[in-house]
Amino acid sequence: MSLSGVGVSPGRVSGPRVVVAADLPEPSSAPVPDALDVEAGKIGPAAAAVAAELSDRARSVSGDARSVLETTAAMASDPALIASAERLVRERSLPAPRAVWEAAGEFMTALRAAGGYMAERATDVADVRDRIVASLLGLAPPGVPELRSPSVLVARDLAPADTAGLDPDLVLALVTEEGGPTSHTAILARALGIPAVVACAGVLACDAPGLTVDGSAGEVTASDGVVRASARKSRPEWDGVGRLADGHRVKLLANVGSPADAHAAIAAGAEGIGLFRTEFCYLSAEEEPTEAAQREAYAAVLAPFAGRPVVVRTLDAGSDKPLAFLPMGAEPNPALGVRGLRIAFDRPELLDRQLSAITAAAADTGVELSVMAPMVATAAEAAWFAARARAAGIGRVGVMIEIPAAALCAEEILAEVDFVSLGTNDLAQYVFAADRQLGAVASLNDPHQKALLRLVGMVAAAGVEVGKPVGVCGEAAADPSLAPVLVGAGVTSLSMNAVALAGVGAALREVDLEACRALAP
Ligand SMILES: C=C(OP(=O)(O)O)C(=O)O
Ligand SMILES: [Mg+2]
Repeated sequence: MSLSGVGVSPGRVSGPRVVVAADLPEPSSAPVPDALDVEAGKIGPAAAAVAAELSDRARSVSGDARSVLETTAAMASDPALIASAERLVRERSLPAPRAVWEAAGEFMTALRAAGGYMAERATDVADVRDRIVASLLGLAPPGVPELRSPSVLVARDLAPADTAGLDPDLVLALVTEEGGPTSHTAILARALGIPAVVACAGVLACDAPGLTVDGSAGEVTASDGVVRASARKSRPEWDGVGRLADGHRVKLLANVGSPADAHAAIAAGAEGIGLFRTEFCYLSAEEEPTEAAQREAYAAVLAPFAGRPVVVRTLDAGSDKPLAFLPMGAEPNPALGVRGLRIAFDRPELLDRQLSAITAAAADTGVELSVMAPMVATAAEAAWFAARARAAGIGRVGVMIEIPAAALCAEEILAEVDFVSLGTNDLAQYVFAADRQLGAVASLNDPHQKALLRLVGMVAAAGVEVGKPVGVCGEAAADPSLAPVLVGAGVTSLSMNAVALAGVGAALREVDLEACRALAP
C-alpha cells in the first residue's frame, strides 16, 4: 500500500499505527422495551472497567499525569453518577449509553453553573462519559489514545487542542485524511517537529500494522510496525540576523503560542515575536480567564523576549479554533462567520480586558510591544480596533490582512494603523474559496499560488508607498523558496515557527534585493 497526501512537516519515520477514534455519535434514546434492571445493571460494570483501566494507566506514570488519571478514575466510579444513570434507565426506559450521557450532562451543567475550578472539571466529566458510553457500545473511546510507546498517529483530523498536546517523544509522525498545508494541525505539527502528512485520502482504511511516513514527499506506505527513524537533517547555518546578500534588512521573527514555543524561538535566533497567537493559551479553557490570569499567561510567553519587539495578536477564536468560553452557536460556514475581531464587536469589554492584560504583561517583561487584531475586513474595523488599543495605552497598533477585502483596501487600512501583517493562511483560504481544513482542496492552499502572491504584492506596495511596515506571519513566510519573493514585493519582516528560521535566514543570504524584485509574480 502506498498513499500520497500533502507533506507538511519534514522527516521520514516508520512505526506502529495507532488510530485516533472518531467522536462518539450521541447515543440513541429509543426506549428499552423491557428488562430494565438488566439494562441498568450494565452501567456499574462498564464504569468499573473504565475506572480500572485509568487506574492501571495512572500506576505507569508519575507526577501530574498520575494525579490527573487517578482523579479521572475516581470520577468514572463515582456512585452518584452511576446511580443517577441507573435511575434514568428505570424511570424513563432509556438505554444504558443514553442514560450515562444524560446523567453526565446534568453533572456538567451543575459544574459549569458553579464556575471557577468546578467549571473546569466539566471537561473531565465529558471525558469519563465518553469512555463509559464507548465501553457500553463496544467502541474505542474517542480522542487521542494514551500512547505507551512511540507510534504513528492516524486521524481524520485533530482539533488544535489535541495537536498542541501531542508528545513529540511518543508521536513519531502524524497522518490525517483531512487538513491542508495551512490547517492548524499542520502548523502545530511543524512547531513540534513531528513529521506529518495531511490530506492523505484512504489512510484510515489502511489496516497494516505500521506505517512509513515521509513528511517531505507526502508519502505514506504500509510497514511492519517496527520503529525506524532517519537521522534528522542538520539545520543550515544562520547567525540570527535577517538580511540579504547585499545587507538589506528583513526582520526574522517567530510565531509562538506557548512558553515552550517562545524558548524554542529564542534558541533558534528569532529577533522578536511576529505573531503571538493568544488563543492557543486557552484552547482547553472552559471560562474566560481573568485579567490577572491572562497577564500571567502572556508574561510567561513574552519573558524570553525582554528588550525585543513582539507582536501580540488579540484572540482569534471561532471557526477552526473554537474556545469553549466563546460559543458561537451553530453556523453554516464558520470560516465565514463570527471569528477573530468580529467576536469583539458585541463584546468590547472582552477585548478591553485582554488589551489591559497584554499591556500589563508587556510592562512586567520589558518587551517592545505591538498589538494587532485578526480577521479585519475594512478600514472602519481597523480604526475601531486601533482606537480601543490606543485607549489601553498601546503605542504601536496593527491589524492582520487575511481577508481579500482588506488586502484590496490596504492603503486605507494603513492610514488607520502603524503596521499590517499578512496572514497568508486565511488569505489563501478566502482568495481561493478553499477551506484550509479540507484535504480535498489542499492544493489550492499552497502559498506559491500566483493570485495569492499578487495580493501580497499589492499590500506590500501600499506599505512602501506610505512608509509603514508590512510583515508576513502566515506559513508562506516559513518557506525558504518564497521568502525572497515576499521580500522582493516589499515585505519588511517574516514571522514563522522556530524550526523554519535558520532555513529562511540562510536562503535570504543567497540573494540580493534586485534578484528578489525580479521574482515578482
Ligand atoms: C497567520 C495566520 O493566522 P492563523 O493561522 O492563526 O489563522 C494566517 O491566517 O495566515
Ligand atoms: Mg488567520
